[in-house]
Amino acid sequence: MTKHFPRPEGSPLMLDWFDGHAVNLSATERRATSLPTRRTVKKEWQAAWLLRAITCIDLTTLAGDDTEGRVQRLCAKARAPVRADLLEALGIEKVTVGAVCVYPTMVAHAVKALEGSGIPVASVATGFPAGLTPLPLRLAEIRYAVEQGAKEIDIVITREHALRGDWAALYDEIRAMREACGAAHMKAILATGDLKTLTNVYKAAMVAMQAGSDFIKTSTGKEDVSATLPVSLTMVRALRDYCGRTGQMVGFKPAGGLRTAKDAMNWLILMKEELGTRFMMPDLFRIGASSMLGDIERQLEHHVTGRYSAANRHALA
Ligand SMILES: O=C[C@H](O)COP(=O)(O)O
Repeated sequence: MTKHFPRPEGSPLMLDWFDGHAVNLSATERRATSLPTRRTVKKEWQAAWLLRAITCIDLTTLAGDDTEGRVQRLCAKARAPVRADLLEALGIEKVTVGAVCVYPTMVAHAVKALEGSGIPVASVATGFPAGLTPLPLRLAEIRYAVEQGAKEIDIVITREHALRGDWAALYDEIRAMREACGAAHMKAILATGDLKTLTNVYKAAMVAMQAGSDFIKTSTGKEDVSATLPVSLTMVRALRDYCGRTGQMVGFKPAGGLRTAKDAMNWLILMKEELGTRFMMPDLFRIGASSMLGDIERQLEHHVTGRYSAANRHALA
């Protein structure tokens, strides 16, 4: 990976990138609240948007009682996230999720269950979710997950670095994690619910990108507050600013508490409005979710049934 920006010797980091930067909370909240209402997706495009959302889902299980059997069932769902009859009615041959996301000791089970599917396995690492184990152990955990076959690593940051404003320490930590990931893609979880202010969120996002993250991700799903639209708006604006200054496109992954088809639509709208359609593709956008697929499938069913009813009514008229 060459896209990180080395911290110049003796320099605290490219702090001028955000020095004096403060996120206006009420403006961000106003803009975030208006997002879902300012743009509506036409009915005939809704199924296409939902199918796109499926391709962007990191289908996740991160529970203390995870077993090989649960991971196998999750992987079966990842291969076939929508019922065959619905897909046929929608005129789609195949759709799969973006990735399956598990704990490091479950990676080998997931790799086996997904063999031949082309679906990558993502692993959380670095003492997920708190990230408070010693750095050498956190780096070893990354290397273990990669050896097990993970192609994507979701790391967690030391929140204290951000809370103390020690951005150089945060940069150095994430750089070390980036090195440990090797060829695997790295998603940096900022745990935004712990960062107290949107300004901290913006700065942590900038530092994570400078340190070579392929994605920035909102939450572990274990904080009191997970992905919200204001936090996501702040992060995608950081992405936009970063891209403007460097030409580098970094991905975005909201995660935690996203359960409904409406959530999927809202976050896709956010990406389209702020960054454009290129950022609605799975290589630049993922939704971390353990239980969103059920509602998306229900909405697709409504769509198909509705279309059929209209056709039936027309036939009987
Ligand atoms: O990274 C993904 C999250 O842990 C999933 O959170 P969730 O279980 O609230 O969907």
